[in-house]
Amino acid sequence: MTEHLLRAARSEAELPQGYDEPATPADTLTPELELAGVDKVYSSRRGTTEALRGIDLRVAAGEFVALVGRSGCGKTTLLRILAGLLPPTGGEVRAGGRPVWRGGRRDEETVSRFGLVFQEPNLFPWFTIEDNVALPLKLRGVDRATRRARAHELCDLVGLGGFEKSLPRELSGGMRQRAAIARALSCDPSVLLMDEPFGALDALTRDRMNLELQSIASTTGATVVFVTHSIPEAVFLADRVVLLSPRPGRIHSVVDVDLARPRELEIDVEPAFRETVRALRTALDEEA
Ligand SMILES: Nc1ncnc2c1ncn2[C@@H]1O[C@H](COP(=O)(O)OP(=O)(O)OP(=O)(O)O)[C@@H](O)[C@H]1O
Repeated sequence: MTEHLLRAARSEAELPQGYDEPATPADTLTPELELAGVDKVYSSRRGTTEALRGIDLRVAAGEFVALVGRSGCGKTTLLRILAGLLPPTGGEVRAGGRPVWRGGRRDEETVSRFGLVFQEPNLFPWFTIEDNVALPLKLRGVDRATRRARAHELCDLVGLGGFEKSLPRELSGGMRQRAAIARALSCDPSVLLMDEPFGALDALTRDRMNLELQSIASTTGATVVFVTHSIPEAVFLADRVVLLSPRPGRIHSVVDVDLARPRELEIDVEPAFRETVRALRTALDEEA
């Protein structure tokens, strides 16, 4: 079974020439996100580091894709390139069919459709939760009453209703991360890019956040790319899990997660869940 899953999951790049891969949703629809032959080499006075090589990936609108792989394999680099925070040294990155990068400069209109969430919530400590959540709207010149209404709506969505006037230091780590998610959603992004957003949370809070993120993704219909070190978390959340191999990061395999939604936490005892986790762990071990 493990072997069967992995065989089905080999990335396009690894298939022999002329092999006719069955169409998947991401192949048949216009992709929301597309990486074609993306390379990244970091250069400094001390030398160069090849972080990514020849990344080809398509993510369909509304799809939830998790990126996993060993520490240092290039997950953050890939996400930052997608987000328009870091230019690739080769290849093409498109969102909604438009290039994210044009000659080393990012396309502001394209990246304005993205919401970003990192491991640290990065809230302004002297702003209330409401003001933090509404900050991107303020920067876009949205009037105060509209900002306030939107912040309240988003606080409700992420389970922070009633905490709008609190300061970040008055909230728990999980609540602060919810505020960061609400802020990322404030401009109605079509794409959410998340780098280990729950990595600093305790296990119980992380479980709860996973349930909430699943529901947020379904309510908003956003396309999500989610970086995590946790294979069970990736399998719980994602429609597809992309496994990167170590430096330089390349796509080792792409595993479809064939589990019905909404998923409950207890899904982790189901054979299909366990088999997918095991297949990914085996693949990760092969790569080490
Ligand atoms: N600014 C930089 N300059 C030089 N090398 C870098 C820079 N940022 C990352 N790297 C290198 O690129 C490689 C990929 O790093 P990256 O942070 O993308 O990996 P990662 O998979 O996200 O790691 P982790 O899981 O530990 O967060 C690593 O070898 C790292 O040392």
